[in-house]
Amino acid sequence: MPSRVYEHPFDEWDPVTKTMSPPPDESVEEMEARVQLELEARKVSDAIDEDLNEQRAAEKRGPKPVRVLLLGQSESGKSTFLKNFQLIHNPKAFSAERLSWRIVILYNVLRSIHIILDAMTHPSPAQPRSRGPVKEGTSSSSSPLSGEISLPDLHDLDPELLEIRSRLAPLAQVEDLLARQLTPLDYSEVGTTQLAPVYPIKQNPTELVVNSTVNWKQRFDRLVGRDSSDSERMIDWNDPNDPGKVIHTCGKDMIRLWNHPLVQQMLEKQNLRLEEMAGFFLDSLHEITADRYLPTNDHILRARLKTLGVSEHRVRVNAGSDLGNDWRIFDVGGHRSLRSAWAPYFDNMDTIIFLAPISAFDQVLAEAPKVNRLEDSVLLWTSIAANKILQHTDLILFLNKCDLMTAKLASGIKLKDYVVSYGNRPNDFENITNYLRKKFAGVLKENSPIARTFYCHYTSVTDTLSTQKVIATLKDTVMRDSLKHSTLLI
Ligand SMILES: Nc1nc2c(ncn2[C@@H]2O[C@H](COP(=O)(O)OP(=O)(O)OP(=O)(O)O)[C@@H](O)[C@H]2O)c(=O)[nH]1
Ligand SMILES: [Mg+2]
Repeated sequence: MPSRVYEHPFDEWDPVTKTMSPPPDESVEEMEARVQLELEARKVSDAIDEDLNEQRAAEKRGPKPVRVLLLGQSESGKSTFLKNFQLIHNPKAFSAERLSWRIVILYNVLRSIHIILDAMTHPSPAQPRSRGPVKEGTSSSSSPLSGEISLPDLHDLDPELLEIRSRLAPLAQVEDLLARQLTPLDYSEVGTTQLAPVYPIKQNPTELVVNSTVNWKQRFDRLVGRDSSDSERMIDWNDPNDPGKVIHTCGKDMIRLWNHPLVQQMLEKQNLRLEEMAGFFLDSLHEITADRYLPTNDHILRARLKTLGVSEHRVRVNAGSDLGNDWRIFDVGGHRSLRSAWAPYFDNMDTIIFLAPISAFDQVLAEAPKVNRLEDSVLLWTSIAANKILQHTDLILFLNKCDLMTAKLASGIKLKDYVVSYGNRPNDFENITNYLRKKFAGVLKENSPIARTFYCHYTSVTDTLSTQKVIATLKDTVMRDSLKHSTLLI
């Protein structure tokens, strides 16, 4: 059957048609094969169109889905909140992803070990906290630091550490393999988490990212040779390519390294607070390096995988009635370079949940080492509040990472050293969170094009119990507002 190319002589001037045209010397067999392929492609395309039409028709018939957009800077807890939401509303699907998260957790561990070994090899001088925003774990190794190095060259001094270090060398291959296979090819993280290589490999341990345009979980499944829709019992523990094997073998040395007094001393002197880093698991090494390790729900919630792009997640929510059962949650990447991708999703959202990690008041952005993270959250909140397209969208603020905030204040870190306007008010959780709450409320009031209600929750989204309560309140708020909007639209 001749294609449309030959029916319309003018088409040959069209560059698209020209590129799509068959080669002039195409044989009859080639032509038949091509036409067959085109027919099959058309069938697939028609089936997709049909599905989409059906979906749209179903959406028109049924109650309107609730659309929620998660916003906030990188590491604010957006994806973690989504995970917790899925755990609460669809625990089966959450469990089906356990094997995929296992790989991420193993990578998170390798990254922390890498940072320790790197700090041993290239010690950096400490930065006193009182001189302004201190470095964040992920960005610290990339920021050039000045000053005298007063540390002893630990690996030269301590033969035990030297031995441990050489026994941990095989971890390099595993880390390299995971990083190369799991980081999208077109992704470069300039100036963020690049660390100097510590092992004899060329690969830098950049953060793992999840790209919304690829099904990362399937990529992990291919790595472990399994389909994660199988239950976790289906894992092949004898698979020689399973990265857990090497990690188990190196487990004792990893634990020795992390608990070594000289290492702790060195990290403290360099002000490398690994505990504050996203994806910190070194205190759980016993469990994670155990043979046949499978992550607990808590581990999955603490796993760190940076988001790229925007992804839509459908969750069935038991809202007590048909209305509002179907939630569409949109998760975005919060890194500065990814924020321009948010705007196209502003239309047609019922609610925005904005996460501000308040414990980050003494940290800087990984991508902009001069920008305080709390300040960045306030500026971001200001621009969201002032956005005209969003003027009818409800904003719900999560002052997140309250657990880390409590721990930080208990360790003696003072807000006034970073937020001068806090002055001499008491440095306790209640006073500080009240202050921050008022600050964000004031920004909303001053910047909203039209008056809005200020909804605010103190959250620790890694904690399932407290998040469950927040979600219950959230459902009421979102449902009420969604109803209000649909009434307004009628
Ligand atoms: N302790 C504690 N950790 C948290 C909390 N919220 C998030 N985290 C951890 O912080 C890290 C970053 O969280 P994510 O949810 O990946 O952050 P995100 O906002 O999605 O970041 P991007 O994808 O880069 O935009 C993860 O390791 C989480 O487990 C919290 O309330 N408390
Ligand atoms: Mg994310």
